[in-house]
Amino acid sequence: QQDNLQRSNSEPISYCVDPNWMPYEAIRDGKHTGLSADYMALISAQSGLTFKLIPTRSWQQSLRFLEERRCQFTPMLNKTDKREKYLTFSNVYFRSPNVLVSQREQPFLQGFENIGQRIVAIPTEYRLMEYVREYHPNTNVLPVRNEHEGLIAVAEGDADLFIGSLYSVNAYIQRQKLNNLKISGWMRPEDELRMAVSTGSEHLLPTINAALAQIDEEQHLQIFQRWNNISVIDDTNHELIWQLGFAALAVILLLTWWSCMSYRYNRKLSASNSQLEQLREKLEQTVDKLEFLSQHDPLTTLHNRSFLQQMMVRHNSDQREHAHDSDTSLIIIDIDFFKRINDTFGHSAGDKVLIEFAQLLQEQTRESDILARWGGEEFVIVCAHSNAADARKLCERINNALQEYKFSYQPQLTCSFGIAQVQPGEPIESCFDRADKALYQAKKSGRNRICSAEDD
Ligand SMILES: Nc1nc2c(ncn2[C@@H]2O[C@H](COP(=O)(O)OP(=O)(O)OP(=O)(O)O)[C@@H](O)[C@H]2O)c(=O)[nH]1
Repeated sequence: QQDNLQRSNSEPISYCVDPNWMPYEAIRDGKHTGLSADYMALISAQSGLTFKLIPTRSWQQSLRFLEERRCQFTPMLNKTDKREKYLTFSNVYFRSPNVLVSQREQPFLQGFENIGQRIVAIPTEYRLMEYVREYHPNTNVLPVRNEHEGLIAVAEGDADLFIGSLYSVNAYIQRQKLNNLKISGWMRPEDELRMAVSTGSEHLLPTINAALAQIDEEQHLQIFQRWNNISVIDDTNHELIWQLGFAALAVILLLTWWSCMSYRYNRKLSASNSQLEQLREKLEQTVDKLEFLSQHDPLTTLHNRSFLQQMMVRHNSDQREHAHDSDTSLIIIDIDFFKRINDTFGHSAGDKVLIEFAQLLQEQTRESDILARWGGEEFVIVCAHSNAADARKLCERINNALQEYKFSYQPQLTCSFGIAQVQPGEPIESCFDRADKALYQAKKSGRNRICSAEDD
């Protein structure tokens, strides 16, 4: 055995690794790297053993090379019955949990027992394949060539689950940016990783075990920390956060836009409202004006002929309803020789005199009297609660005032008056005709006088 050891010390020991199983081991640019490379460096330093890498394309090829003794040694693998036929294993020097990997939507799985009919991707020639075949033979297994292929199968939905070693699975997920995958459960058995020598090289094992035994806790920790990548697995659904962020931003923008629009709309609305209010006021004023114009003479502002006629209609119906109504008398007043004023001083001078005359009449009549301009220089007074004698008194009062009044252009004016009292049951138009006749009488008999239809 000592000879053998010496021989092995002088000749490098050929070895194979899994070329693609980071962080445990891999071949990168033709060189062995990963956890197992660090452990082999320690073994070499402590035992004096030297190693020579035989590069392979896959773990399957590495196992075949070991079986065919083209490799004497492999630094990191699990012990299985099948492998024991051509390999002798060292003591366990590294333990690592196995995990179930699924898409993010999958629920958390308590263990392998809960996977049900889900399709599970497992690399062939991995110890896990032997384990599942033996202990869970009814599992829907999708054999894949390596961890990478298995994880892609889950990411693309060809398999529901993948079983693999925590550290390597984590490394793949990060490196390949398989962000829709998550670790969804733990899986027994955990990996118990050992070194192994192929048949014919068993003599190396005591030296290897002795060297492994000398690796202290701190060295284990250093190697583990160097290759550990666990902290990076991030369960945060960034896509969802971005989506929620954009949705929130959209809502904020929408609300801002909405409040801007409401503010603008409200301003427009209040501007429109005040415009509308102004229009309404103008309209009311116009309606009032129109109403006033429809019932008043624009020159003298006394009631006009139309108003008087409406009043007459109302008076007739009132009288029908209230037969024993009190007395009403009509007075028609006509300015004497008014034409002369127009002819002498012009039409606007005549207008001014008409305005002054209307003012005088207003001053002499009572609130209950209705004073109207019938047309031209002719005026009508409807005297409520007045008989012909009362009406005459009013005419005399007006006459007296006329004598006192100094008109523009022609200081002195005279008028002729026609009076008639509404007889019981008499339509007011008929009374108006009688008053008109009385006026005609006054004109005919020389003007500047009061004639009453009731005197006849
Ligand atoms: N300035 C002015 N003149 C008016 C208005 N309406 C009618 N007249 C004038 O009044 C005059 C009335 O003339 P006449 O009917 O002959 O009556 P008069 O001159 O007063 O004579 P007698 O009534 O017979 O005393 C006419 O010249 C009309 O043109 C008015 O609104 N303004």
